Amino acid sequence: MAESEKQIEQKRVDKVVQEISDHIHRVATDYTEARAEMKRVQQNYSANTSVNYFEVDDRIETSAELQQQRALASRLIENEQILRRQLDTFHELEKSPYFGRIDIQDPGEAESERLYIGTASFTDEDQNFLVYDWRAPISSIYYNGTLGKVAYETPAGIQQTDLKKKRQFLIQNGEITSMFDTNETVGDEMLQHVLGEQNDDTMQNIVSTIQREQNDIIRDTKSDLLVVQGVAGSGKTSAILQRIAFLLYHSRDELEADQIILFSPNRLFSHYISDVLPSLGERNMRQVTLAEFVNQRLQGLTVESIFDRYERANDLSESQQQVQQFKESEAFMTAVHDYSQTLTPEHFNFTHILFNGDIFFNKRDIETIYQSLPNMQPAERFLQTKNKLIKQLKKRIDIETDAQWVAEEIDQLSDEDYRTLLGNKERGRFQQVDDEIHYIARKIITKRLRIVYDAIYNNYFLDTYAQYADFLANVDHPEISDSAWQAQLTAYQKGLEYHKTSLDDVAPLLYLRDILTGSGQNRRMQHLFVDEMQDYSVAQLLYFHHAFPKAKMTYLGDSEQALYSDVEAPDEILQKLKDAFHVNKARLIRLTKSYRSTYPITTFAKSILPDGDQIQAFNREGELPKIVVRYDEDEAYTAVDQCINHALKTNGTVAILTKNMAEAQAVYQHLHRDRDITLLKDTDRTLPKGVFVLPIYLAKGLEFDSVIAWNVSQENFPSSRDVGILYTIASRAMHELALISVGPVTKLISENIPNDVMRIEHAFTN
Ligand SMILES: Nc1ncnc2c1ncn2[C@@H]1O[C@H](COP(=O)(O)OP(=O)(O)OP(=O)(O)O)[C@@H](O)[C@H]1O
Repeated sequence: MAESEKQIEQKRVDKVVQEISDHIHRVATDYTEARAEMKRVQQNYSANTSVNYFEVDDRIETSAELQQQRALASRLIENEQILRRQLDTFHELEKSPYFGRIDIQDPGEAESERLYIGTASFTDEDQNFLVYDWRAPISSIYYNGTLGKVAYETPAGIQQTDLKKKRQFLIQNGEITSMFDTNETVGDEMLQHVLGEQNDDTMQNIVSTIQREQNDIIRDTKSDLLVVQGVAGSGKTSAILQRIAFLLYHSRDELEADQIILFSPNRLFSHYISDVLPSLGERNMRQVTLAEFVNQRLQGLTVESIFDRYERANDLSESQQQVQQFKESEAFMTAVHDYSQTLTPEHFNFTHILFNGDIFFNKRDIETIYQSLPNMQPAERFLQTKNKLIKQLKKRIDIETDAQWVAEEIDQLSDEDYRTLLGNKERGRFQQVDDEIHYIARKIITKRLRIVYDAIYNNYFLDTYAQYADFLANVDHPEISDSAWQAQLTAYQKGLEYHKTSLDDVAPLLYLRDILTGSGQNRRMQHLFVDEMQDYSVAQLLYFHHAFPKAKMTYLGDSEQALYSDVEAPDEILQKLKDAFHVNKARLIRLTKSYRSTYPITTFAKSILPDGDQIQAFNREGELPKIVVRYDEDEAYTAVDQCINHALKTNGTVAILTKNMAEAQAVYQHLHRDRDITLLKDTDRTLPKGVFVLPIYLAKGLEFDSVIAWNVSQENFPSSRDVGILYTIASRAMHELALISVGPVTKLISENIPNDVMRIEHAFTN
């Protein structure tokens, strides 16, 4: 491109940067003032809260004033936060104000218009757009359109225009480092540049190079269920994070970041993606792992983690696997639903409510209450039972006010405690002294019986675990023998004795509890995202849908990376979910191009898969993956050590990936004395720099500059069920991949991968 063109563009960049700097200056002044004002209000507030209240009138006045100050403080805090976020955004813009330019000519216009696109909008003093936000309707042309006639969606309907030019920029610290004109959606040159860079601790936003299919995912606002099936490294996670940023922009008035929830595969991942939204000027959505979600809902019970389950998968007998599959199916959740609808009162597992070890409400009486109510939905009937119990509790509180122990307790109250119990009521203003005493007595008893109230409120008078056991004992279990079914029931009950439960019982158990008690649903959540969906059972996904009934769903996954189950075809998955959720607008988007790895690594990884041909490798150069075969374990560790040395010459992060935790520990034990290496566990939240070792299930969704796969021998990867694991390991590597085998290499490699896509350091002997 002519140098003068670049100079012209650089001049514009300089001008815009200058305007942004001036603006930052102004906002910074506002920010300093906002902070000062907030400090003033806060000081005032704390001075007032330390006032000694001796006179009741003072107290009332002060509390009104305090409330006003509190409201003012929270407004000021919000204002300060907005200014803080604006400052952060403008500082980013100052370094790199935009990444794209489109020249468009609207119908009937004599001249074309030039628009620049960046991570946020920026206008000059006269409200002219110097930079358009990448999420603005007009910006979609940049991602979707090739030159010529194009259409784009606006709130007012579809608009037509003529796209005359599309230009991409790489601007760093206010300097254009490269610039290309392109007719493609977003040209490869820019992608080459960003993908060739070294891995950061956290994921980067991809707004400057979003691809057309990714853009479809990001800008979809119509689907109730959007399923994205994308090959490893195709940008699924990236796309959903930009999608969240897009939705927050698109529905700014109705949607808050905390109304979006994302299920992520592990804690390392949660941290890994945590910078993307803030880098786009948005707050993070809620993030949760399956373990965190279920543990929060089943407090007091230790739920087997998905990782524990993976670790013991090989120990399961065929009939245990059948049981597991049945419990994870839609049919099983339907059976739970049917059971809950036909359950008669005498089959409810009500339980006593105890107080100080004695029965306070007898389960027979609770059953009688339930029995006495007209037939209606279980949740409604349960709620009415609850209300009746609370009424009875109140009556009991009234009766108890005359008890001797209460009178004694009142006598022993200090003046201060007495006043605290009176609260807002004014001493001496009761009609009679007895009324005041009665009031205090009620307060004391209510406090004492709080535990009973909580038990009612939290539905503790239904033993949901026993109820679920009753369901298990009665449900039809076609294709599973009675003895196998009985064995699982015994195992469930035994687990309960130790306060433990297996993962496959969790979704049906919670579902049953929620239907019977009318609890567990969050209607505020507007969007539900599940990454690595292939690692969740249909039963779990159904439970999420039940738990967040108003949320639109976006599920992403790669059926080939199934670690915990068999591979399923994307269309089948969509159909299955569509049927299960009863949604109208369901859409499947496939991503087949892989961006993460070099061309040789993707070519190697896709050859592992039976239908890997559909994967397109991004054309980025790199070394061929290396297979190192050693027949002795010690020699294999030495080989790992050599591979690490080689990798560290050019790479910042080197991950040794193993099949399970035991192998990760063994590798760590052998290497940690002589080199700086970290063993990662499921409790870890951040990735260190340098060399680390971890089982593959903790590396889900992550990527590393260099990957060393530990022990890809036939013994360790014997069957076609291991394909998903091997593929997931290989596809974590961005720039370099080595695979170590102790003994003959798995046939998944030796029989499927052509010799010219890898380097072998030892001849195969199998
Ligand atoms: N359009 C893009 N522009 C720049 N980088 C991209 C783009 N799409 C994907 N990438 C990069 O490719 C890598 C893989 O992306 P991401 O992790 O989102 O893929 P994924 O499909 O979720 O992968 P996996 O299923 O293997 O975990 C990341 O480094 C991401 O930044």
